[in-house]
Amino acid sequence: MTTLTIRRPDDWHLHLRDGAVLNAVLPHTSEHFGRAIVMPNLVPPVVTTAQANAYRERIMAALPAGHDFTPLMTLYLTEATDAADVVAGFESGAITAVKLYPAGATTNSQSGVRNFENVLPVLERMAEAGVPLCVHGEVTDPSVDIFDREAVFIEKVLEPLRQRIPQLRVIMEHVTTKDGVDYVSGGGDNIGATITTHHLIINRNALFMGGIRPHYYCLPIAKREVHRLALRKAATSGNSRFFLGTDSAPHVDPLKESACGCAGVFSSTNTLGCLAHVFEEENALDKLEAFVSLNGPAFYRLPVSEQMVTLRRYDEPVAFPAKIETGDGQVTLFDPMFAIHWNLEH
Ligand SMILES: NC(=O)N[C@@H](CC(=O)O)C(=O)O
Ligand SMILES: [Zn+2]
Ligand SMILES: [Zn+2]
Repeated sequence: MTTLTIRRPDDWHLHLRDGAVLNAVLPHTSEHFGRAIVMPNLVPPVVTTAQANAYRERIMAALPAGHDFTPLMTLYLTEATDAADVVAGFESGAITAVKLYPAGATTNSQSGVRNFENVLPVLERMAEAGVPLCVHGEVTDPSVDIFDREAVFIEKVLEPLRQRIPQLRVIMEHVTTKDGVDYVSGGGDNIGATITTHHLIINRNALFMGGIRPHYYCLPIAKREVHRLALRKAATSGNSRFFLGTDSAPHVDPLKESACGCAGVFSSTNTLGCLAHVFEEENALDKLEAFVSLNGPAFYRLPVSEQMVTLRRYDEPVAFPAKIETGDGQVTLFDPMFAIHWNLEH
């Protein structure tokens, strides 16, 4: 197969940042994707509908002329979140979901949830109103090994929470383990999961190939090969519970290449080419549309895109830049360590 025509993809987990970085990275998403769930972990975080509206306006102001893109806004759940604001924001269409970060789990999560009991009333209201909850599923207890934090979160936090509020619609963001895949597969209609491009491609060895490789450091951290294979199977299965969330998370190079480097992989530019490569390798190109364009809208109860796009397999590798320029410095693009032959046809 040399071309693949599919409905226009969406990205169900994206960090666009703000200011100069927003301006630089947004076109890399809006060129390829019709919509994206925009993460609220700015500094300070996006915690109210009014702040989400203001952020949406900054995103729309940064959108290149001629790009057709709809940011789907999210609120950052804190122990002080006002349920009435969440429900009104959701019902007016201003926000699409709420994001739960355990405090300290990842980039800019200091304002996240420390005591889950304190957010139960908001989560109950969200369940009644059908507001989806996006979850960064890692425990933060430093005594839990970093490679086990997702599995422990499922057992200690997520499953008990879902037992208390079974109607709550939950997306396990950037699932990285076989444990997560199995949990979501067997978890009923109210749970889905996003899978990133990079977790389909790298395992934890990538972090340490001949030396420490900060551009492969993200959270949740890449796991063993057995987990990568489980993610590949889930993504290419067509199972509607699993959909693309790139978790493209730009940090300028000095913040990555540091004694204490930030977590995050920037992949918006070459994500679709990488995914076509992965799905071709798995003999599953016929399932790519489900993963990138159909399953996400189905879970979010949104219409699928009416636009079609064509991916083409080129004989020569596609030349992607190693880095992109932003007004705040350079951001390194995810290197999948294979030649990418697929790209969106323009
Ligand atoms: N994924 C990451 O490694 N980083 C994300 C935060 C997140 O999604 O956890 C970021 O905002 O940089
Ligand atoms: Zn996260
Ligand atoms: Zn993220």
